[in-house]
Amino acid sequence: MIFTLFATSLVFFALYLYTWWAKREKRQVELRKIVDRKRADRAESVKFARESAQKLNLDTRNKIAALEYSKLKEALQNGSISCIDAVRTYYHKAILANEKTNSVCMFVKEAERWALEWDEKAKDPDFKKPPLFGLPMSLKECVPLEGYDQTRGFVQDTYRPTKVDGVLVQQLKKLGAIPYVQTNVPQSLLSYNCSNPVYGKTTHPMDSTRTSGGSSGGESALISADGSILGIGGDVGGSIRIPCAYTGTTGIKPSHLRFSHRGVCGSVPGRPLINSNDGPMAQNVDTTVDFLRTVWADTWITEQDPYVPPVTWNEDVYSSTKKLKIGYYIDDGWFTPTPVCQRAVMEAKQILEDAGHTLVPFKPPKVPEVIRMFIRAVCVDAGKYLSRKLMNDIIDPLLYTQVVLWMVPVPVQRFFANIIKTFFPRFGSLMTSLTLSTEELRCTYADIEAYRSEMSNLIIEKNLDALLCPVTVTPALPHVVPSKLFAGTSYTAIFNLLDYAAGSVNVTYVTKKDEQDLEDNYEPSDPWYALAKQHSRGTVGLPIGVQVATPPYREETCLRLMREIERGVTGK
Ligand SMILES: CCCCCC/C=C\CCCCCCCC(=O)NCCO
Repeated sequence: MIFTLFATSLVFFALYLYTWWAKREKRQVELRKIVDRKRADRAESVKFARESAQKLNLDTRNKIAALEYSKLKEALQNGSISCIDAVRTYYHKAILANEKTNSVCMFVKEAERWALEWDEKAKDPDFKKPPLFGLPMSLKECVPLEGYDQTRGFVQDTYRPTKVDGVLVQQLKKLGAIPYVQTNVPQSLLSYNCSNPVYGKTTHPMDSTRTSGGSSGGESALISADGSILGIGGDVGGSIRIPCAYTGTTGIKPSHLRFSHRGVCGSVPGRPLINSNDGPMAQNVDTTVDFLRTVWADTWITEQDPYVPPVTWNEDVYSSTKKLKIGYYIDDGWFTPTPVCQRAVMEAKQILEDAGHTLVPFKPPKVPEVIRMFIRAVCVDAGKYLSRKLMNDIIDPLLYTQVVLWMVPVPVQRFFANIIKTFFPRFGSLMTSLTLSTEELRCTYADIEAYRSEMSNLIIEKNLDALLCPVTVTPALPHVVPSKLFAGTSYTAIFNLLDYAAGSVNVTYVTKKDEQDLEDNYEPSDPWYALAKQHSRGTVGLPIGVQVATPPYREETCLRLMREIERGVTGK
């Protein structure tokens, strides 16, 4: 009797599994067809951009292509070049960069029409050109752009074009900028690599075996390969700063409420405390400053979205010559960065000291707890929303490690955490991050608020204007590593948890001596350190950035210090 019952249950279970598997297989076939269709559409959009670019004569194109940001803006303003010529030049530049890095999702065909319309308007002598008149801009794929998908790398979200531009895109268009290309992201956005089943893998312009970072990795690759002069990225745990640090570009994540979030589809909707924010990415700090100075020149954003406080650009703070007090650290006590990342901070420290600022050692409290609180609050529902979406999709193989962790039931993770803690304490600790209950989640929100308060007290007590630290723990990593090493985001994630402004600026490049230091002085004392060490080998010549962070609404101070570091590094 028992045997029959057991055998029947087994048969039913096998049938259930088979039905589930057959259904999933059927769905995978459908999804693969959608991918083929989308990739054909992309090829079509590249063809369109190529044909448009070919309408421009070579001399004009070369002349425009050589202009740096301020000169391009000036030439568009004084009419020495037209908007359509600027767009066609940037179509061409992005095609070349894309061939090298696979950073483009779609070219924006309407850019041609918008450019022609602006040129038409400019024929009227009374027409007053808006400040970003004719400026081609790239957008991370998840930035809401009317008529275009925001898939976040999910096949299931293709062919669902956004109906209304996000507030930032509305503003860009009003100010005269021309979005001409959408750039790639990792599936789910919750990774600092850049690959998805829809558009494939974006590569680092200097080493195709490595990632350009993520999640704004399409932007960093495109900008670094000179396919864009200014782009918009997004950041919930480092997604602007890590790609910038990896590729030698620069970018800032403003504090959450300096931009509107209306209609923005983040990685996990319904996240109350830790939220993604848009921010500019560019080849230099001046460009990001000019951009933010322009979009924050008035309270237009607040008028569209009353939840955004009316905080406008503060030129006095940016241009101030007052000497500042800056806390710095090279090790947050959770993940010791490889030697080159530490060297970059020490060089930036020297530059700031030479400029007359006071640098004092600083240690952010409780970082191991911060990273646990961050993961819990950023996933919110222990990964349920993401697991469900991923199970209904083609899962990107480069995300497998993270996906497995989202799928293992939390009680099972907790059980094994206790065992794993004995031989790999850091991973054991992270295995207790995902929430078990709403009560736990509520307590974590309370803890985050308490942490913000503790940090505020520290900053006030020590009279600090800013913090200086590494962006991450290694140079650009091979594509598959970020999903195994999400612990390396502690240097960026802390400032999302605190909702500080935080930016990344290039300081140096990996040298042979750095590689020797890595061999001699970086102990692979656990599997994460071993991964960091192993994959930091062979990186001579890759860029390394540092991070500057300031309390909310002090983006101007953050940018001022980033600019001073950049001036110290480049001499310009
Ligand atoms: C055992 C814990 C499993 C946790 C799985 C990992 C969860 C989170 C990893 C966070 C990695 C964050 C990378 C940065 C992502 C980012 O800023 N995205 C921007 C979205 O707009």
